[in-house]
Amino acid sequence: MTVKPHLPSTQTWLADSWQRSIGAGLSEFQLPQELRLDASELKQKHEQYQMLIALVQSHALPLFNQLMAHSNSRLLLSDAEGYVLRHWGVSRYSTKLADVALDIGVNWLEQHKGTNAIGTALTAKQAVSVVGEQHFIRQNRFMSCTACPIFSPQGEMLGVIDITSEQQRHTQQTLMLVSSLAQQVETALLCHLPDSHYRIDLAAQPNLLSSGWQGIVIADSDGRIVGYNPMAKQLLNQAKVGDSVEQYLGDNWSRAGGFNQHLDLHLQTQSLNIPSAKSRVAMSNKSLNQLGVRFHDPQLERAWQHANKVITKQIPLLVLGETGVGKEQFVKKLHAHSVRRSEPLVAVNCAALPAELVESELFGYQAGAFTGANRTGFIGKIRQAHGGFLFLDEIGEMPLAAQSRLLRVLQEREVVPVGSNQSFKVDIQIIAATHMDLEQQVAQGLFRQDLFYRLNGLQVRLPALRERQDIERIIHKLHRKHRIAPQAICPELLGLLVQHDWPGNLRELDNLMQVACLMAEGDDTLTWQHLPDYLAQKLAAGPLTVDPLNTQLLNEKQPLGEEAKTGQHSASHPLAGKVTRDNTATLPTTTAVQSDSLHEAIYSNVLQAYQACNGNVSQCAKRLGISRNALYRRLKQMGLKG
Ligand SMILES: Nc1ncnc2c1ncn2[C@@H]1O[C@H](COP(=O)(O)OP(=O)(O)OP(=O)(O)O)[C@@H](O)[C@H]1O
Repeated sequence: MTVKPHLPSTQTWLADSWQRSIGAGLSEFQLPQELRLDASELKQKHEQYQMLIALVQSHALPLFNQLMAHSNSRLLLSDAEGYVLRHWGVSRYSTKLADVALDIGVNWLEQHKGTNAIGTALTAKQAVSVVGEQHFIRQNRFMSCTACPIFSPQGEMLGVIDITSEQQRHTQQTLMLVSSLAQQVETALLCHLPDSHYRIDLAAQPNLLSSGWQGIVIADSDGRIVGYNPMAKQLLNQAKVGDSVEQYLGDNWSRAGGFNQHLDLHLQTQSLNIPSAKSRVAMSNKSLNQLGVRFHDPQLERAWQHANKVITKQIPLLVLGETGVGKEQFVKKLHAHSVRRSEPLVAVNCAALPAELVESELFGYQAGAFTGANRTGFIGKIRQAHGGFLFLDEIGEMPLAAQSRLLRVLQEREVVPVGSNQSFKVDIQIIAATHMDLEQQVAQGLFRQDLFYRLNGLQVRLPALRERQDIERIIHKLHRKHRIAPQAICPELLGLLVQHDWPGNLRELDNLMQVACLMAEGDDTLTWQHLPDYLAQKLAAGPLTVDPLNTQLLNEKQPLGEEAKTGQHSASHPLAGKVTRDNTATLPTTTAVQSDSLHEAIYSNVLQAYQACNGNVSQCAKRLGISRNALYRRLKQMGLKG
């Protein structure tokens, strides 16, 4: 007999969380299977979060010990994926927590553990207390937990800090305490920003200056703002990273203490040069990278380091790489870690813009500039990006007419909206990306040479997945992301996945893992049997086995059907001829597809999906399992898009 859980009715967030727990297929009367990191995965996590753990230990643990040392409580830290990284406090209580697996390396996301403070705070992105009976799983109801997310200065959620106590009602005070612990850690992270030299505390009352609730601005040695907390943002109103502190606080801001009459604020400035500015900056660069961005491939790391050097200097950056290597994600990270992070990142998909709209989208237009124009006019993407980043994705697809006008913007840093003769100055960092060979496009007269040189301030190429030294690590990472319960990957399968050529790169691997993990639900090991047929066939047989549906597997630079004629991917398949009969016997039969039928099958599949989705490109791309960009290219080749 199924017993219907009694949904808590008083608090919406709690009722929502219980609903999610039920939706995840959990039962309140059954301890769920735990998702636990193995020793090497845990070691990697500890390395990655070394700095966060150290800052919790130095900035949150002392206050916790002071206030909670004699209670049956523990302080826990989890990462943003819900894995417990460390815990501190009474050890007797730790044994009891281990019984319900509130233990290092165990995942406490709601989907695995039902309503609980760590998982619910991560989902709600806010501080929550889950007291006794409010836990979804009955066995967890002996404890009361309060958790608060920790955000990086770039606004990324890094993890959750949590106090868990036995048989103790957590009150509003506990919630305040945990929020304050998270705030202490966030302030420490702020002080570790690269180039930080001064810390300026701001408050309306002098006694608030050291309250933990003051505004904090971090500045470099030239007095430029490198970061601030939300309270400082509120107090200084328009302040931006990169602005000079003097602009807001006058020329006396670097004195140890003072009062700004204009803003009615008390100030306290201190120098952050401990132990030595140079080594600290080097340390903080490294450590902050470890928190948010860390690459385990030398080529990618080099691209990251080089890109970061030009990103502050208004030198245009050109990001190259095959489809699905993560160019867009890379640009998002660059923005999030740049001095322009509090300004917009405006992305323009040049492949998706109809030729006749490119100019008005980019440059904007005046009211009534053309038939169908919005009555109020449009500011345009370039001016929207003022102060921040303009990301021109798929730049190789931009029509020639728009290329000329873009060139003018890049040269003069001015925009003239369509139908207007007024020009507007813009301050933008331009980043363009493409999977195409732009030099070849230039040689063929499809891309303006002068624009190419303008965009090509610095070129970075992101490696294809098959070239990456960390491919095995990525396979494990994506398996961890999608697996539903603890599960290993069969070593033979892992070996084959590592050697596969991955023409769709990270996107293809991510999609594959998602599907394979669903197929493998309930199994201890991910094996061949869980792979979609097209991949199992490719891995087993190599040559000329392409699933027509998986159009992204085709070489994007060739017209449809070309690679089937040349056998380009498969001829170089590392596994060709290496698979034994025993292996192939367990696999679906291989279908060698002739180029003509392949050609037709692709056309027909794309067309069918496009029609079924009523021409909705996003839905259709999702249905086909390919990117929107890849679909746009296909539709263009098929004459279905301009
Ligand atoms: N660092 C990463 N780790 C895991 N998966 C990633 C990573 N970066 C990207 N991906 C996966 O790859 C997909 C494609 O990423 P992204 O859109 O950045 O690639 P792209 O190179 O811009 O592709 P395209 O050229 O087709 O526009 C993402 O949606 C995600 O599933």
